[in-house]
Amino acid sequence: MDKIIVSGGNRLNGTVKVEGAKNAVLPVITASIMASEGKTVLEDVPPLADVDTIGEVLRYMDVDVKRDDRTLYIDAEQELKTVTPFEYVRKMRASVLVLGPLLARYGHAKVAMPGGCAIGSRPIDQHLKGLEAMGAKVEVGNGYVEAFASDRLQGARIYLDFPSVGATENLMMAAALAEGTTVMENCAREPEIVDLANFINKMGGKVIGAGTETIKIEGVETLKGVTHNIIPDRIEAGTFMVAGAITNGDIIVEGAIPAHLRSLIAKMKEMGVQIEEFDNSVRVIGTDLLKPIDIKTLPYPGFPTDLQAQLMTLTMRAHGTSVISETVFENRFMHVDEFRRMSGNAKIEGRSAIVDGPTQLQGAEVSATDLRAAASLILAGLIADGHTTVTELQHLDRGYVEFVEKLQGLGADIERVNDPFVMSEDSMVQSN
Ligand SMILES: CC(=O)N[C@H]1[C@@H](OP(=O)(O)OP(=O)(O)OC[C@H]2O[C@@H](n3ccc(=O)[nH]c3=O)[C@H](O)[C@@H]2O)O[C@H](CO)[C@@H](O)[C@@H]1O
Ligand SMILES: C=C(OP(=O)(O)O)C(=O)O
Repeated sequence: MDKIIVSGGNRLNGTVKVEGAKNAVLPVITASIMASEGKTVLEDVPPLADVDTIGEVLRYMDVDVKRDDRTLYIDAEQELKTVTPFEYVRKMRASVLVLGPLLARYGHAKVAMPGGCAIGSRPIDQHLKGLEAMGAKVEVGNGYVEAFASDRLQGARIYLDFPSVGATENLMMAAALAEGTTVMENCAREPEIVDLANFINKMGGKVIGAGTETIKIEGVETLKGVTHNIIPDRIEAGTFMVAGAITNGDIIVEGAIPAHLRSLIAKMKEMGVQIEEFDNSVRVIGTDLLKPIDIKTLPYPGFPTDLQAQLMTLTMRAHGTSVISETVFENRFMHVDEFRRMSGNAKIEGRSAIVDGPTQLQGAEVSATDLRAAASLILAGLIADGHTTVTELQHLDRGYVEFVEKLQGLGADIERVNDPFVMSEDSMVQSN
């Protein structure tokens, strides 16, 4: 297996470019299977392990999927299988996003039930509740969720108990081909939801209000393949912004849309980091004197849980006590124990992590427990004394393209090597 070795101490400098957003491209790819005529062409597709996995899911269902660098060609005009087995959902829970599109197009879908993962239990009850409201009959058993609609799905009024990103996406897709109008309330408002709605509308759909808490979808009879550019990845952008700040560097993150990063920019400025905003990029200038902060993760536009671990590394350099509360996932603090192996002064109290800074981190052997934990351990390695070795890189590869090369381009002392003696802890179990 591969491992990453980081030697701390270099200040980062220069420009780094972000990719298309993982969390936007995955639902857009699953929406493309609703195109019963015409081919879909997606541009700015990040070449990530998760994109390969969703491609395998679609191929299993007889969709024709080809990738040429950052362009993805999808042809779903032919009859498709309406089943996806456990091996795909095991690798990536976003596979469950084929449920809405398949049910809407064929009146049937059978998808392996996603289990829990390192960050929490992650049920899909809100997805299923919405599909039932649209007239689907849903059965859960033997590790699968199977949904039937004897006729077309029917537009409905749906109130989500929590603004779930995945449920908003699955139900928006299902409603796009349903008969009549669907009104969804308490929807997720993430930029990736807006990107999906724009894509569906280009396909011939009628979605209004994406990006607000009420989305209205007027169902249409068919959708067609179109060309679409994926929005930039705000989480990758935010990760590099922290990399610039933590090393007391001066970097430009190209492709960062400041409007998508309001909560991170506000928190970093509160800590004393200088941030200059441009239309399509941000400049981050570090400081020696970071102030502590309190953070609470929340659905967008609140502070994203997907940046919690990365910003926590920055608080370890702050002068004072920071309190970081995680309200979205019940178990998203597994990186804290790894930080402690690096002499980080952090502890968990209930749903909060308390970080006492500043600490001089020490290089150590650490293991990534999930995607963003992987990134945060590498960030910690950038400022630790000596060498930090990070393993379990299959998590990192789900969401970051050429992370090591991009950090090298900014001046970090980092390399990725193959070590035949490193065995993956979870190569045999669910990896997301
Ligand atoms: C591929 C993708 O876009 N992944 C993102 C998406 O995940 P995902 O779509 O899985 O996240 P959700 O917004 O659905 O989940 C948020 C919370 O709601 C709970 N919940 C969700 C659905 C449901 O039916 N019942 C329920 O209880 C979950 O367990 C979790 O505690 O949004 C998360 C929250 O911003 C991000 O961390 C993930 O990076
Ligand atoms: C939790 C994440 O992704 P997923 O929902 O795909 O597991 C993430 O991107 O940080």
